[in-house]
Order: sequence, then C-alpha cells, then structure tokens
Amino acid sequence: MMSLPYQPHILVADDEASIRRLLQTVLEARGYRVTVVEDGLQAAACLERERVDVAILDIRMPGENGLDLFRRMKPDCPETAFILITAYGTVRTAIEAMKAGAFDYVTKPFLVDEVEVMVERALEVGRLTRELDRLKRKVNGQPGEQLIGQSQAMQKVFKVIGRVAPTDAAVLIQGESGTGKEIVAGLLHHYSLRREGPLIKVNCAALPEGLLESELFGYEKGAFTGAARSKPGKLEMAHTGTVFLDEVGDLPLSLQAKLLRVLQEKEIDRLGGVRTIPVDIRVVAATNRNLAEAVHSGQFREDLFYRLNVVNITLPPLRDRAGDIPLLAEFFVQKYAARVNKGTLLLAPETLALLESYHWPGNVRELENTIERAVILASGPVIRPEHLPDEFLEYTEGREGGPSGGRIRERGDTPAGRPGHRTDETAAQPACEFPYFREGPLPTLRQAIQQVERQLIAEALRRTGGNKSRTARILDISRRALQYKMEAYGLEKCSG
Ligand SMILES: Nc1ncnc2c1ncn2[C@@H]1O[C@H](COP(=O)(O)OP(=O)(O)OP(=O)(O)O)[C@@H](O)[C@H]1O
Repeated sequence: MMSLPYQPHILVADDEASIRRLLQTVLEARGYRVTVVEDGLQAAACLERERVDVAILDIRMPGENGLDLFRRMKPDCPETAFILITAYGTVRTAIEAMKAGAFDYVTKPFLVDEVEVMVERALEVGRLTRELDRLKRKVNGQPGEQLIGQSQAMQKVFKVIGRVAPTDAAVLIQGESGTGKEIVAGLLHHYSLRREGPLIKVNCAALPEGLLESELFGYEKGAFTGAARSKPGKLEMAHTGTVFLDEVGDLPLSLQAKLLRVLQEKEIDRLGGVRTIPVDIRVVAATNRNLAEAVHSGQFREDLFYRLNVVNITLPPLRDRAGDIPLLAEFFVQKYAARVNKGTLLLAPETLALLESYHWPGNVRELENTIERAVILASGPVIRPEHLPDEFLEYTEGREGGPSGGRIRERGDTPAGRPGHRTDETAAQPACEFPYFREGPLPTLRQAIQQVERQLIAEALRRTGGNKSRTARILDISRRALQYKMEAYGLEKCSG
C-alpha cells in the first residue's frame, strides 16, 4: 500500500461566513485540505488537535481574538505559518503581530488571489525550512543519513530498506543496542513518500506507564489533574508521517492493547476525549529484546507483534561483521577530526588491528565513542594504540597476546563462533612468558598479578646474574622489598 503525497492542511478562522466560504472554495481548488471555523475557541481546538501548515486567523473574532490566539499557540505550533486578517484601522496590531513572528497579514477587504499567493509562499517557506533541517542533519551526520557498512549482512539491510521504505508497511527493527536501529528508522522515513511529513520518535522504555500513555495518545483539557489544556499525543503528531516506537518491547500490556486499536482503526481517542481523531501514520518499531520470546512468555501481545513485524530488519552485532570496522573507524575519524579542526588524522595499522580484534559489546556506538576519545587524545597526526582506553588494550592483550602478538585478520565477514571470540586467528605466540589464560578456568586478579610478578622477578634475576641490587634497581623497588618477594615466591636459589 503506497501513501498519498502530502496534502497541506489550512485552517481558516473568520466569523464572516462569506469569507469562510470564499477561502474554502479557492484553497480546496488548489488541492489543500481546508478546515473552516467561526471563532477563536474552535480555531484553538483545531490547532491543538491537528497539524496545521497555514492558519489564517481573523483578528476580530468572538471567543478568543486572532492576535491573542496566535501569540498563545505559536510556541506550540512551530510548523504552522500564521496569516492574520485585519480590518481597516487595526493595521498597527497587525504590525505587532509581524514582530511577534506571524508569517504575514492581509487587510479587509482583500483580493482572494492575494491570500492564495500568501498561502503558497508560506507552504514553500515551510518546505524549504524542512529541507534545510534535513541538510543540517546530513552535515552533522546525524541518524537518518549515514549507515555505513560494506559487509554482506549490511548490504542485505540496505536492500531491504530500499525495497520497503516507499511502502506503508510496518517495519520491526531488531538488534543489540548501538547497532544503528534509529538510523534505519530515519532512513525508512527519509526514503518514504511521507518524507515531507513528520518523523516522531517515542522511547517506550523512558517513561512510567501513565506518562507514556498521555505522551502517546494525548489528552483533553481536564482529563486529569494538571491537564490545563488539551495536548495531542505523539501518534497524532505523526499524522501523515512516521512514528518510530523505540524499545517497543518495553511497552506495558495495557498500552499494547490501545496501540493495536489505533493501528487497526486508524484513529485515536485522547485521554478524557469524547471524539475519535483520524490518523494516517506509518509505524516503525525497534527493540533489542527478542520479541518472539516475549510473545511466548506472555509479555507481548501476539496480534500486535504481527502488526508491527510485517517486515523485519535485523541488524547484526558489530562483532559478526568485523569487516565493517575499518570503514566505520575511518568514517568516525574523519567526522570527529573535522569537528575539532584536527585536519588529517590517520589510524596507525596497529590501532586498526586492535579495533578489529575487539568484541564490541556496545556495537557501533562504542566504536564511535572510542574513536571520538582517541581523536581528542591524539596529539600528532596519527592515532596510536595508547589513545585507546586501557580496558580495551587489556581485553585484546589478554585475548591475543597483544596487537603485535596476534595475526591481523583478513577483512571481511567472519561470523564469530561465540560473542567476543574470533575463529580465524592463528595461535598467537606470546612475546614473553607472561600468562595468557587462554584455556582452563581463569585465575583471580590477585593470582594473575602474583604469577606475573614472580615471572618478572625471575627474569630480572636471570638477566643480572642474580645480582639483587641491580635487579631491585631495574624493577624500581627497594632491595628489602625484593628480598621479601623472593622469599615469598621461593626464588632465593635464583640469586648469586
Ligand atoms: N552502520 C552505522 N554507520 C554509521 N553510524 C552508525 C552505524 N550504526 C550505528 N551508528 C552510530 O552509532 C550510534 C548508535 O546508533 P543508534 O542510536 O541508531 O543505535 P540503536 O540500535 O538505536 O541503539 P539503542 O538500542 O541503544 O537505542 C549513533 O551515533 C549512530 O550514528
């Protein structure tokens, strides 16, 4: 099912029936959706309820006058261009309105072409502003724009995105945290026919149930204590666009039922509301939980699962597509070097080897953070292993005998046998006799340190021919401390 091209929504609020009729006829003939109301209260209700691209408000209206209404609603309606209609003698008020950010004003009596041109211009400015925002996001490399990956697994993902983006099919994106689910959601919207409409994100794990309910479905004035005015929910705000339900696996069961109803009926009941509001939305959901298992254990409704999972995109963890690491690392180096004006920065081969041999539990997000930090720490033109976090070096050293000990793996997709373990390494040769703990149960940290300490002292004694003073100097400890440790480790026989 394809979505229709975006149809701009115009609100006309005027107490004169002839003006309402005239504007409605002319604007509908241009293909716009037009709502006409006769007073300020109805106009406010419409602005609160729906997305309005252009609001044409008469300044003199019963209920709330157009100027007050415009001033009150403007902060909540950033997408709306306001055009005010003034009578002779109130032009000063209109000028005030312009200063307060109205798009334009027109004085009565006016030529209808004048208003048509104004509406057209307002829509064009709206389109350009959205395009500018999109370009800004692109320059900043924000989600929705850059999904890097040359591995077969990612190439498959790109193809699916290309195929399903222009349809209205619901998509469920699965993958561990940091694998790029939000970027995929942005791309699905960006390449859809709804790209002119909004992309609204809701994190279903971020709020307690009650707040999440009003956030998703909105509420009417007085629906609960503190609901001083009506507010549309995120599902409603996504009208004509896409709603991205992040962490959908955490949606409480009661809200799952309500969401299912919205998706089936294509309409919303706000909390405390008496009428239903039609919505035209496309749903993209994401989760790092196994939703099929959640269905099995009764934590997630099966019918909702099927409705969300019409197309499934599963993002593989970074450790299963290590072939993407050089490309991603290079991309992030460029991105952050440009951000801190560092000019050309290069990754040393041994740094890249370390990056490639790490298991990346935090996936691409962790890689990005690691590179950002390294770019800041690098003082010269090359990012070296010492610019990576210590725990990172410890991991790879413990696993592979250090960056120089292990063979650097071929680039490409090599699904690991189990998380964090590489399957294509030749056995790394330890550079010295320190323990590597490859097999068998791991020692405690204290035991490991003692093993290292004993071997280091034995080696230093060997090199000095058992001379305790020189050994203590090399190891930078006192002679007494050395004596004590030699006794503790049974190394007396190593001294001369
Ligand atoms: N393939 C990729 N190419 C470029 N950047 C990526 C890629 N995958 C992830 N990133 C970057 O990694 C970070 C995390 O990505 P994103 O927020 O999309 O992950 P997520 O799967 O939605 O994570 P979570 O489940 O924790 O919300 C972002 O800064 C994003 O730009």
